[in-house]
Amino acid sequence: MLTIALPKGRIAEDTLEKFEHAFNEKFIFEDRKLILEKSGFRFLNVRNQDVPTYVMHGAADLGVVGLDVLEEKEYDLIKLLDLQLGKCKVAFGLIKGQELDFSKSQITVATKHEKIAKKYFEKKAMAVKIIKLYGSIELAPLVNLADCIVDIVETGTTMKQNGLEVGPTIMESSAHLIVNKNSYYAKKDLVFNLKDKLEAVL
Ligand SMILES: Nc1ncnc2c1ncn2[C@@H]1O[C@H](COP(=O)(O)OP(=O)(O)OP(=O)(O)O)[C@@H](O)[C@H]1O
Ligand SMILES: O=P(O)(O)OC[C@H]1O[C@H](OP(=O)(O)OP(=O)(O)O)[C@H](O)[C@@H]1O
Repeated sequence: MLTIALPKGRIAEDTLEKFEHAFNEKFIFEDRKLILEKSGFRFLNVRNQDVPTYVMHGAADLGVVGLDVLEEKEYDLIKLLDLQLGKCKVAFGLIKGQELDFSKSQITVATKHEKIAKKYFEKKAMAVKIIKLYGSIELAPLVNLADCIVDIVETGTTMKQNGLEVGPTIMESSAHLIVNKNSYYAKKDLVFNLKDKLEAVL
């Protein structure tokens, strides 16, 4: 049996569709249930940011999560397979017409991706004040909460509709199948069988 933590929402749905193609079985969470057990798999329905935590602590063997979240958590987990879903980038958002002013003594950045933003500025040896937000990040520069934002960009529509421009990209992201080191070795056959089956339907 393999236990797999899935992030509630679109990535979980798209992942279960891949499982359906790979194993010729339908995998659907019933109503408000958080566990789905079928055909040798136990899927857990968890919050996006909690996926690496379940996998790191061994409550799940595997998980599906965006590289952006993995980078934020800094856990030592193995990236097994790029599922090629949830493709996006983590980039700056700036008020239209403005540029990142690297000569400023300190830049205030609003973001959900605190560590990614911090590392970016550390590399440039620049002082940064991070304001941690949990959603609607694009709002922050519009109401002077921050000079700019670091957020997920897919089509760029959210930024555009809120008078922001997409600035420099910090990293590209897509959903990956991840596994903890213990399960990787202890359940190697099951893990690799799953990897091969999923790879065949990507
Ligand atoms: N517009 C988008 N297009 C493509 N991928 C996206 C988009 N927004 C987010 N993602 C990817 O999907 C993942 C989940 O995004 P989602 O917005 O559902 O989570 P969240 O709200 O950050 O999570 P949580 O529920 O833990 O707060 C992100 O970490 C990112 O990798
Ligand atoms: O470039 P786009 O295609 O417009 O997509 C980017 C938007 O998608 C995500 O938001 P989400 O819907 O997850 O909302 P939240 O982060 O504000 O909760 C992200 O935080 C951006 O706001």
